[in-house]
Amino acid sequence: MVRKLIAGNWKMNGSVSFASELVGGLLTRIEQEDVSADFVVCPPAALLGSVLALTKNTKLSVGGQDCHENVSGAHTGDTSAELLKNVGCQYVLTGHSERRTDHGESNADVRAKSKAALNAGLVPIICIGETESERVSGNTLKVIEEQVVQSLPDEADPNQIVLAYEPVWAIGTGKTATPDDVAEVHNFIRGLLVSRFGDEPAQKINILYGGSVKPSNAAELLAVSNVDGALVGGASLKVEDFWAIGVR
Ligand SMILES: O=C[C@H](O)COP(=O)(O)O
Repeated sequence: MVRKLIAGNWKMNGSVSFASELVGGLLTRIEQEDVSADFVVCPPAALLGSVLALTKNTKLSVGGQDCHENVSGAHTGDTSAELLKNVGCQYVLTGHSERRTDHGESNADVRAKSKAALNAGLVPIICIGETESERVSGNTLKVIEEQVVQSLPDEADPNQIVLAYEPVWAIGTGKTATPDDVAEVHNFIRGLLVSRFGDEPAQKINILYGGSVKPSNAAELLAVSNVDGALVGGASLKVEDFWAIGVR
């Protein structure tokens, strides 16, 4: 079993003072407690400098929320994985459903971005998950298989990738998948990874669950087989809630 990873995706929220307060609160707790999980925060790009300055030489890792597939060039408004690495990030989210929806990102785009992350020395947290209509029509596992097969780059190294299963209908809605639903999909994903990488390497890959994770449901979700952590949105914006999700 791998060490659990608790990732906080701030999405398009926060400010310099918010970052200082939230990161300060997390660092105080990380320094005082014997923590059994790793924590990473993914602030919006404009706050990366502030957060990286606050977390330098600490146990709190930082990730970007997206990266461009190219190393550099004429791509106004985008950020390369190389630059994220250069400023001190260790992780980057790729293929979050909000990127897939808001920016039309396909599995092929996610694959290219994840490849760029790996080439830059970042760990991509590759997000997958079915929509409500895909679940209702019984296509959840088919969609998950397509996303895993098509979003993972050929270069994927089992020591350097994280997967995050986020049912789209559970994101920011307060609805959570049942432990049985989560177990079914996470076991299925593990099976796909075993087929691809072999049993031992595949067991080293953290598979996170995301979608309305909060302190009241975290223990139950994190106890599910093959759930190796959480990708947290709303609840990662409050120190006490984010901390309570990862520390028990
Ligand atoms: O990246 C995080 C997920 O989209 C989950 O967001 P949420 O915890 O607000 O549902």
